[in-house]
Amino acid sequence: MKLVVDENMPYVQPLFAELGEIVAVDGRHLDAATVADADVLLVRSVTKVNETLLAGAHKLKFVGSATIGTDHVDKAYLASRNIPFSNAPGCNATAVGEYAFIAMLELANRFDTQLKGKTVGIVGAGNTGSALARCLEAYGINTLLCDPLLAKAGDSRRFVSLDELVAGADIVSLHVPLTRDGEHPTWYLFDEQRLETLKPGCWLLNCCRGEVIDNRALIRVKAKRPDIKLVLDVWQGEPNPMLELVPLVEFATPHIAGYSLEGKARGTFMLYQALMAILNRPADKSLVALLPERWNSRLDISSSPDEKALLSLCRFIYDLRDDDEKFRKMLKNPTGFDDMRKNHRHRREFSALTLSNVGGSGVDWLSHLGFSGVGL
Ligand SMILES: NC(=O)C1=CN([C@@H]2O[C@H](COP(=O)(O)OP(=O)(O)OC[C@H]3O[C@@H](n4cnc5c(N)ncnc54)[C@H](O)[C@@H]3O)[C@@H](O)[C@H]2O)C=CC1
Ligand SMILES: O=C(O)C(=O)[C@H](O)COP(=O)(O)O
Repeated sequence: MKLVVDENMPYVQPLFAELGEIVAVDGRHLDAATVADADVLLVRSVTKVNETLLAGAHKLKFVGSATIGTDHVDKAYLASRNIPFSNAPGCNATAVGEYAFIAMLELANRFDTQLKGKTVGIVGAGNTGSALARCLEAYGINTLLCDPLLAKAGDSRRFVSLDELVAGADIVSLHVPLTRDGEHPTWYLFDEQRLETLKPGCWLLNCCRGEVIDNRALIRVKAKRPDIKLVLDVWQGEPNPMLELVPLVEFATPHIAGYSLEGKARGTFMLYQALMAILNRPADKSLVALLPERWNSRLDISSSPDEKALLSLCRFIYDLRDDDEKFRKMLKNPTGFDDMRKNHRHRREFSALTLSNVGGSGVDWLSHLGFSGVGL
């Protein structure tokens, strides 16, 4: 069996080697010839999976994407060929939620204000939006959720319309799939008109797909509205973001919000489970056995941290400033965006750090935030 696999997928050898020959490829530039005799194709978000790529791949038994998003996959085409497809819903949701939470703490620190007391609007309340909401609620932040599809499906949480969210939120964080069709398409959901209605001093974060914001309009609006502060992990036209947009952004990263070690590992592992089910073979390997141990040193805290101390704790896990600095330098190189993603040193999730409360009580919220705890 020949498995064509994106070279940026960790743990492929231990999970798939028993099935046959693994051919690791640069997913951005994968061509039809390389997949022509493949039995299995495992991709990430940078590979367009469509008829152009697969028309000659007659042996294909399975396509998997180790991602949450599926906008790069022509699922109707795969269905028309009866090729089973799986993605990895939720695999890196914790990573995205923690990234957005940390970014908000960083913004508060940079502008000498407090995250505490602000209202955060979350557009899209699925896996990543809910992961962010959990962090925010653990820290006592008021959230507004907009998700017309979940509202219609009977989700019991309280939802508001997008207009209400934008009118009421000091911070807006985007967590929707990229869609062009249906009742609630998200392509340019934040167009010029919508961007202009953001509250004075609003912070806008995009960790989902670049094209959910009209980036050209964002440049125009930002010129008129310097009060708006931006965090962008995703960009229209990746891997070539509009270079004039980058200096307007407070924290800029190359689509790595979901790049925790755990998140990437879960993505590969979910495809392993899906493929084994299709091949009718036991999926007897363990994800926990693949991952490195949690950090074995624990951090003692004597009292509930204030916001500055919380930011320090978060920076211990992930210092967003480092990636932002690297990104701005890397962009000078034409392949910088993808190079930085390829060589990214995956961060751990909050749960990798064990906190111990040596002083008193009142720190339970840190375990709700995601940290592992001893006596919290
Ligand atoms: N920056 C990164 O590294 C990552 C980006 N993503 C992106 O984030 C997207 C969301 O991920 P998840 O939360 O896990 O997906 P999900 O499918 O669990 O949740 C998305 C939610 O958005 C809602 N939605 C759809 N259209 C909407 C609209 N017009 N307005 C409001 N809500 C709408 C859906 O009902 C759904 O509940 C993915 O599709 C992917 O494109 C995901 C993981 C990592
Ligand atoms: O899961 C998703 O959806 C994502 O956006 C991924 O985290 C993006 O990572 P790559 O698949 O491009 O490595």
